Amino acid sequence: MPVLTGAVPIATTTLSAIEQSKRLAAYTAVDKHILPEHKVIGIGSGSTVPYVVERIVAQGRELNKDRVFIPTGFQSKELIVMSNLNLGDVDQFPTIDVTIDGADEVDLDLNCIKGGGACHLREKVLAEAANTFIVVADYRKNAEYLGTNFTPGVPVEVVPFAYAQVLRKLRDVLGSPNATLRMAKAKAGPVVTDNSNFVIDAPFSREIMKDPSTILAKIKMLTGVVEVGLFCDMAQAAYFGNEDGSVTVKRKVESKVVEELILPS
Ligand SMILES: O=C(CO)[C@H](O)[C@H](O)COP(=O)(O)O
Repeated sequence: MPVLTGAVPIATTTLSAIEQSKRLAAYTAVDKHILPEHKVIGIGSGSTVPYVVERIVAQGRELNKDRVFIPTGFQSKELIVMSNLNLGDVDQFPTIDVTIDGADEVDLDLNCIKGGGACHLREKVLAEAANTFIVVADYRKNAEYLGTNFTPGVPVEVVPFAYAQVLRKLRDVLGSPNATLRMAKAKAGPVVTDNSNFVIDAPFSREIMKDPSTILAKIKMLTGVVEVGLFCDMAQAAYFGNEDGSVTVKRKVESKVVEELILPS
């Protein structure tokens, strides 16, 4: 694996090691991929993405005044607005220069589980709309196979009317006996997405998760499923902040994934 120097030096603050790793990944990815010529930028969801926005804001008003930022949901919309960046929508800008988003887990081939924050429908739309889709995460998300460290399962967004039927099919037909409807934490009842749908979390065996595209296609065919939190063959690169201040970069080069380590400078 090639080893490079020059990971963004970040002052040690009171942030936990995991938060520092997220920030490192986000800052490094912004520095490499959000370039002056990029005018339409997709902003993902989760706890790593605020560091993405922080680094973009640090590029300065001059660069950002002509840019439009497209959110993947309520959280990123608020982030964009609160950061005084220009808010846009994917219907106005169906082609995005770069989308940067977090992930719940990323495998050796850059396939991802997403949807831990129930935003995966809009996240997938913005990933597909982007010329370049970049993932940022801390070291815990860097895995050989999906489902290794992220165990709740594959997030499946489903229309409420169909949830019981989809749950039954996931359990009895597709091989996820422990699939469950995601329940809200501070509200009685299920999580309701930004699109007014429910989410089912469906854990699958290692054997099934070794081939995420196949199970993605099968889940997507169930009537009532709106989107599946498996992003197969979509990311061009993933940046993982490590505990020691280095950044592991996995990127696609001619359809192969190559890995580099950027050491702190
Ligand atoms: O897919 C997502 C939300 O639906 C997030 O990107 C994913 O959950 C990662 O979040 P975090 O950056 O907090 O680890």
